[in-house]
Amino acid sequence: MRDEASTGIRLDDVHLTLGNRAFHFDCGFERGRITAVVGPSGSGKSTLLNLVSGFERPASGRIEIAGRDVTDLAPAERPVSLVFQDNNLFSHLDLFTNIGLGIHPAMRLTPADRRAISDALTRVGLPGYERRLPGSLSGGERQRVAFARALVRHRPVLLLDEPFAALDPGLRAAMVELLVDLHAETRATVLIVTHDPRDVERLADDVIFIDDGHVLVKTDKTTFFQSHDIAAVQNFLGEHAFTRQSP
Ligand SMILES: Nc1ncnc2c1ncn2[C@@H]1O[C@H](COP(=O)(O)OP(=O)(O)OP(=O)(O)O)[C@@H](O)[C@H]1O
Repeated sequence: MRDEASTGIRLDDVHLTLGNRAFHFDCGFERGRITAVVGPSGSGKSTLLNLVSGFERPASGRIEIAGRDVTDLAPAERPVSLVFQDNNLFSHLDLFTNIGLGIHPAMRLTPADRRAISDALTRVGLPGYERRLPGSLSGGERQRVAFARALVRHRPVLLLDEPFAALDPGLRAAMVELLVDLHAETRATVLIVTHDPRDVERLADDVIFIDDGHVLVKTDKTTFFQSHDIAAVQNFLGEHAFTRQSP
């Protein structure tokens, strides 16, 4: 029997076709670890996250989170928090409500919940923004609201799709540190899509490299950075591989 305590996420022989693209994932992610999801543009990184979050359903196969079969559950029923490129914020609701809905879908909030929302906005550098609407924010600010929502939700799985893409270098460094802190507090199982080897180096325990709809490499970070023999990985690492090579 599978050790449910150590299984964060499992995709069992999952097949999916989108347009003329076929995807196959058969892989697991250990509970409490941060895995960087990397690979060429269009390889299927977002699709992998969409399968875990429930925005895409497999044609066949099974998806488990913390030992529970979630294959047929809607996104809202899955124990996951999301920080996606389009942030999934409700444009007609203020930031307090957008974050509050992440805690309780009917907004039945305790005084502690209300404080947690304001604290989370402060932690992402948006103190006092409770009544602002998403449309009045920049892309980077909306991204930070998505982070604030993840901070208050405390779900066992956190999925991030290029979460630093819209941030300038200073903010980006602050958000990376925030993610490190958030993970230390929650020990969530984290999948983070990134195009930047520095994110892999700073954040990841493990790396999964997706190529043309399937898993090319899945390994711990140290082994990944030593995968000099795999051309696609070398392409991804680029100059980063060069600077890391020992003399
Ligand atoms: N609903 C859809 N219908 C048809 N094709 C789709 C659909 N969703 C995704 N695709 C295609 O599937 C492939 C994988 O897309 P996906 O967004 O997972 O790639 P990605 O690795 O995240 O890319 P990027 O790094 O550019 O964001 C792409 O070729 C994309 O055009």
